[in-house]
Amino acid sequence: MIEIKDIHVTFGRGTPLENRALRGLSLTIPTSQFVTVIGSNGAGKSTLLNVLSGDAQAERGRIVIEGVDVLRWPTPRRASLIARVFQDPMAGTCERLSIEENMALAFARGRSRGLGSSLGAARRAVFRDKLSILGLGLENRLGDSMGLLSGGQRQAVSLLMATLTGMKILLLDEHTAALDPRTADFVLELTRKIVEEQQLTALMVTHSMRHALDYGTRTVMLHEGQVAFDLDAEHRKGLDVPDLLKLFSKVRGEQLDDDSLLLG
Ligand SMILES: Nc1ncnc2c1ncn2[C@@H]1O[C@H](COP(=O)(O)OP(=O)(O)OP(=O)(O)O)[C@@H](O)[C@H]1O
Repeated sequence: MIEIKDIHVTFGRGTPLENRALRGLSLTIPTSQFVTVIGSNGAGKSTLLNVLSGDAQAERGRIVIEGVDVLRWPTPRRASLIARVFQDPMAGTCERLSIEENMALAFARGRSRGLGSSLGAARRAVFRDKLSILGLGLENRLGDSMGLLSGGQRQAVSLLMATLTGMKILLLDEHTAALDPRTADFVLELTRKIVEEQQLTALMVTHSMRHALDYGTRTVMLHEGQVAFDLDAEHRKGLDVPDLLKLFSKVRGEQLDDDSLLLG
């Protein structure tokens, strides 16, 4: 269970650019729930993920994971609990290292061992096994440098790497936004599979209303640093994109008739 209680994050406090990105946001996410997060630009979606991972500092509030308050834990300590995949396929991997070396680094994350001790025949077999799940033939390209892969291949490997060592929380920050629609669908289905199989607690930020409704079992909309609405499985059932757009418009106080408007 993740309990986010009355979290406040302000950037540039006391400066002309002061920005109250999160304004007393509270959200409780039961273990193994897959939540999609929507909201306009600047609503606070990435900041919510950042404050969970420790990349943004909260000045007030509590973040409790499985009963432990982790708010003052530094990012590396939280990395033993929380995995993350970013929008930019280049962000989660090192292009100059091989697929195997990248996976070895991910394997060592949150552990005290370095890269060297992570390589070896047994581990290589595990990596091959994991990569074969993707169906992209990457299990036969362990020595290829990451930079040779397409954005979609890279994002699929990033997802595998993020979930390699049993972290129980997965944060996805528009992780398919930079991919073409077909590749995005592939990575989203892979996401669904991994979340279900590993029973992860997942938060997926998306600008796509369709994806917000099609994935996970709950959709939360942020607006001006707070939860504007929160649709559980029961309330989400039967809702279509126009219904969600109506709810969205109501919160923003303006008419929206096209999913793409949300990107602007
Ligand atoms: N490191 C930072 N320094 C200063 N301001 C920031 C920083 N990170 C975010 N902000 C500001 O905080 C607000 C919330 O940003 P955030 O990135 O969380 O929004 P978002 O909902 O993810 O938006 P988008 O959909 O555009 O990515 C925005 O006004 C943004 O400009």
